[in-house]
Amino acid sequence: MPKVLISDKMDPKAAQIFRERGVEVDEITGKTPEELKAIIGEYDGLAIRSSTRVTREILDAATNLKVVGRAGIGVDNVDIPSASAKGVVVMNTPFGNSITTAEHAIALMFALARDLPEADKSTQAGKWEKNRFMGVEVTGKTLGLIGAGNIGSIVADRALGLRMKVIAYDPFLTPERALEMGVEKMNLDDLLLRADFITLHTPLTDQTRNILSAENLAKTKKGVRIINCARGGLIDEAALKAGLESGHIGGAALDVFQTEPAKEHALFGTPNFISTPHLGASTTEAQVNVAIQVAEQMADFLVSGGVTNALNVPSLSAEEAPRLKPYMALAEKLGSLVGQLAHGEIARVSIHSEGAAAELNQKPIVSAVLAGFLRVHSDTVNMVNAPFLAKERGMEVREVRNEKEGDYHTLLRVSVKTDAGERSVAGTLFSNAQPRLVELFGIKVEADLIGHMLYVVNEDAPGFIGRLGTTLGEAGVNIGTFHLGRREAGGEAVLLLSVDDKVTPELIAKVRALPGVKTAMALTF
Ligand SMILES: NC(=O)C1=CN([C@@H]2O[C@H](COP(=O)(O)OP(=O)(O)OC[C@H]3O[C@@H](n4cnc5c(N)ncnc54)[C@H](O)[C@@H]3O)[C@@H](O)[C@H]2O)C=CC1
Ligand SMILES: O=C(O)C(=O)COP(=O)(O)O
Repeated sequence: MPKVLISDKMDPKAAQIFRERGVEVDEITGKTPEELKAIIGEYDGLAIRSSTRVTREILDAATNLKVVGRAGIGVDNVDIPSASAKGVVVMNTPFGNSITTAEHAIALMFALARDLPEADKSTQAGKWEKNRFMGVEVTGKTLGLIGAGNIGSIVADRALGLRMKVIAYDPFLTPERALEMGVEKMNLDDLLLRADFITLHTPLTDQTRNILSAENLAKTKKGVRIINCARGGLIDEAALKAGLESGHIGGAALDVFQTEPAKEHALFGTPNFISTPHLGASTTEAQVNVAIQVAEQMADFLVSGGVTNALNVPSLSAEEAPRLKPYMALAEKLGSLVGQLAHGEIARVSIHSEGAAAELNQKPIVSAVLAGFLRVHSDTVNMVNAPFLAKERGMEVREVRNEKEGDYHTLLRVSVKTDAGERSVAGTLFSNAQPRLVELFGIKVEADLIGHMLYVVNEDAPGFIGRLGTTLGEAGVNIGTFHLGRREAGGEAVLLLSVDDKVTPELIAKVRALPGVKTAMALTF
């Protein structure tokens, strides 16, 4: 009988469903990472919310683990590249708590507009300070949404009902969808300049981390009120405190913090600051939804192999599985690679299959490319919703087959057209099983796309590799594999290195400073 550990507080419906489906379940919450490490080896499944951090160390100790189920949306507490490397499926419940979280953002907006927590405190202290509290109306005010996905859209809908003007910054919001939502799409600088209230609804990714930096906070309208029900790392907390103290920022309400649980924090006690302890998803309705969904998905997977809402594997029928599976892994990796490297508005993604690949069902391959590609910008993408999301975002998806073999007996090529031009990557399968990159932006380079990687483009010159190796060594970074390609001798060269740990922004800055380096980026697979 498969065995699941529920390691964060979850509605009892989850355990009930596991038992009804023939899955043994233990509920042990509040463990330290060391304690979790000591017991995780017993379990086939781990059901979590945001408190449990599923790190590489935990995954290394999880020798029987097959699936991690997140009863909620954000998966930034799960090391997905390490889970993928270990063959552990990671799934979430993309919609079960979105209404509840949107409602919390609206609640915090009102709490800020009328200073409700302070007014409550003063009244219950017997002060009756009627003249101290002077609020603002939200009617007619401008709400700036950063991130207009599932939760952002619901917030927009509720805010429009409150007669607010809603403006949005989201690079993936199409003009058609903005029109449908009744919001005005704009760039971040314009939003910062115009919004009376700003609310954040993006996942935490390398692109969104610190999106409200000190510099961006300084661009906001004086008196702006800021709400964050998404993730702590999106705001520079020290700059937010300084802005509140100077009075430039009129108020801030945080449900999430850079480090959680936030039992002590520099922001506590700052004027016009309100906080809740990551309660965005905490309603009975949302918790019942996500508990039922996560238990059903995990039980399906553990008992019958069905895959739903997985973030790192494609959904698949039993007959097609054996032949298609390695192609889908290749397709996801190529999609993810171009997704991480491409910049600007994406007009078109083309998937070319050559040789043996062209004889297969292309649908799962195309979905796998799109899932890999879009996942860079959203935690909620999976094989099922990726084609729909691509369409919604106005991306043209082109599929080309050529059954004639080229240089390889089987090849997938993924090309992306942006406003900066069209670029492509290609890969093959070694021994019909192992995904392998063979070409990157016109340069022949053979590499495994696995775990944490460093991507460098440099001018091909003697001594460069030694200098790079020394820089990594000095930073204590261990190189796993090293792949090199170049256009021609002395021309542009590409380096792809797999490393044992996450590549930090500090290391990227050091690599970028090396002579001859044109680009350096961290990649994860
Ligand atoms: N406080 C809480 O308890 C909860 C927090 N959350 C957080 O809310 C986040 C959003 O959830 P959903 O709306 O369901 O996700 P979603 O994936 O539907 O929407 C995210 C949106 O952010 C956009 N985005 C991505 N990168 C961006 C960038 N650089 N700049 C601007 N926009 C960008 C995406 O295009 C997408 O439209 C989750 O990732 C999670 O971290 C979710 C549920 C509860
Ligand atoms: O679903 C999410 O992304 C959330 O942040 C909710 O977190 P929680 O399950 O309440 O710990």
